[in-house]
Amino acid sequence: MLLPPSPPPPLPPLPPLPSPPAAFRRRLPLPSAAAFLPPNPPLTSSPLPPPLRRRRGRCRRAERRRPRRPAMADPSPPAEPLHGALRVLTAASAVVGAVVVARGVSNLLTMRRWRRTLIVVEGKRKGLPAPGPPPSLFVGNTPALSHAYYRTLYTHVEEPVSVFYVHATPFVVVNDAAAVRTVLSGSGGVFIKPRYFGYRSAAVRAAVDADNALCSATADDGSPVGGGGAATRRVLLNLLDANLPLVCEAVEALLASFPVQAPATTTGGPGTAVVWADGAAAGVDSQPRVTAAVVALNLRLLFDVGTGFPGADNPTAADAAARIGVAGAEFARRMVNPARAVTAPLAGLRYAAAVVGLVRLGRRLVTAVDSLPPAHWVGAWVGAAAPVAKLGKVVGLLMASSQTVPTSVLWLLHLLATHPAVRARIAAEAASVLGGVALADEAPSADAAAAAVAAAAAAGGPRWWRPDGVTTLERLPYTEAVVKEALRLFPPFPLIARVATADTSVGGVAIPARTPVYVLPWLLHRNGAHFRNPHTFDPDRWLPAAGGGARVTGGAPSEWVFAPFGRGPRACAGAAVALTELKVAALAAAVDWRYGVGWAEGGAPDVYPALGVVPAGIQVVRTH
Ligand code: HEM
Repeated sequence: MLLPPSPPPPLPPLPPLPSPPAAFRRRLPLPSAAAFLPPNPPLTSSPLPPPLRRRRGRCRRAERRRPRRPAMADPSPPAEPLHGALRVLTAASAVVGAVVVARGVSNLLTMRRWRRTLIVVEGKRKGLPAPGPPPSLFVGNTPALSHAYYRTLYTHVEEPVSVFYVHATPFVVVNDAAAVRTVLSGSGGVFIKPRYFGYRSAAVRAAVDADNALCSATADDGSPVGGGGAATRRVLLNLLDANLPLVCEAVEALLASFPVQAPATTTGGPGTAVVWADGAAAGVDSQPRVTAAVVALNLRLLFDVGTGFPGADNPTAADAAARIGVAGAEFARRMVNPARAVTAPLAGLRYAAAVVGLVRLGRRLVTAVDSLPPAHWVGAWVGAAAPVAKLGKVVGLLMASSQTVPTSVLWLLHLLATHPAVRARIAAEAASVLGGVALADEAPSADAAAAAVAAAAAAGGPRWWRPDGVTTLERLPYTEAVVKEALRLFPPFPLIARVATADTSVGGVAIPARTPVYVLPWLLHRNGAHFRNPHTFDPDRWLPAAGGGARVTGGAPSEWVFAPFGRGPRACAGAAVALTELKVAALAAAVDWRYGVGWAEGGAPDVYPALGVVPAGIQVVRTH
């Protein structure tokens, strides 16, 4: 058995230390303090400094503990510049800290004020704040919105009106037919485009102000109409009619310009969606190439400037495309996180450089617009505005036309790549309407469609598929349905902004004057209450109903919930241009499909797209 160890015996006491010798114990005489001190300066008549207040508590004790400094000339070396810099840094960080705290407190108070005014005024939740995720005290919902924009917004997709907070500013999202109609129809001037919409430049603000006067434009039947009214739209259709060969040429050149590469692996057979074995080997992101091509086309079509397709070889177009990409992306990010102006200085510099370049190009375009014939659509759209507003309108036109169409072209190619049956139906429709080949079945097999295309090409030559006018394009309902469905699933315009000019209410929520209100096409189109199977690509939903009636709403209860181009008096002025370009792209790709569309590693599309619905990392190649 183990016994506990016994305690050790106590140590014997140490012997006492010998006392020091007497010489050490004697006190040495100290020299007087006067020997170290400089002589006192003569007394002057200046008043004595006020007596110091006695410090209390810890400070006093600390002072008592601190050894007294000998009263002598200051022996410390002269202050180094580093000490000065440190002091400046400390002061600066104190100022920044104070500003941040003050800003936070002011945000908090502003947000509380908004939450008390943006309240439900009808129904069961009457008197409560409008639905929305709880905002955090200092930054609202900014972090969630800037990191997962659509995912965050989707959490309240079923609410007619929901409120998020970008810092302390409400981000009111309207998401049902009646509420969208109230906001986008303008409601007699109650909702207008905000002046800050666009780049915060005087030019864009002046352009927005000038265009808000157009809000009263109505069509022949009295309904509000976008793009400056029905007359302006007719001028645009004439322009498109005259330039349709140019659009076809540009699209063909773009498709032929994709690099030739055999895909590593494909899903669904050759020529369909490509899954790259190695993202790096697959080539480069196709977005810049397509943007440059569309910019080149639009510069020619709208401003009669530049030559050379597909744009990547056109330095003006390639440069403008790069700037539009940078400026557009940063602008959208700042809409949901204005603090980026401070927190992302490098992005801010790139943004500023891009805007400067675009303004320079805008000045050249204003000169070009001035020399266009008076009946030209762009002349009519830009109008006789003041020079500063003219610049804003021209840059706005360039941005609006050149950011959206490329994104849609890429999504369209992606959808065609992943839906071979849809491609076959477009090709068959083209062979029948444009090539004059009789078809037994309107939804033929891929082989039957290929045979029809071959027959049309044998009779009409390589350009047999080119439509001879915009009215011919209207005779292609299936192609139009595919384009509409692509725009429903992937609307490239991220948010349509309005601001209330007076106190009002929308969707049962009180909206005080100056509240910013947004319609988000992606959210509107992905709402299950608006479209059946909202995440499914189903062009048939846009086809005339079996009984012969037109299906203009895609099965939705109202046309106001399909708004890729917005709706009402300020809807997209160039919707006809966009639809023409997209239909031509769909036709050209489908009648002679030889493309692989893949994604850079990690870039495959998610249900919730990136801000701007940009297909990040998409890569298009010609497979032979
Ligand atoms: C797929 C392509 C396009 C889409 C999805 C699109 C979408 C939109 C949207 C949603 C708006 C805002 C409407 C609003 O605030 O209510 C808009 C405005 C505008 N778009 Fe487009 N757009 C496209 C292409 C184009 C093209 C090709 C042009 C020019 C030829 C153009 C010119 C404009 C202009 C000038 C405005 C401002 C209208 C105004 O302020 O009254 N857009 N676009």
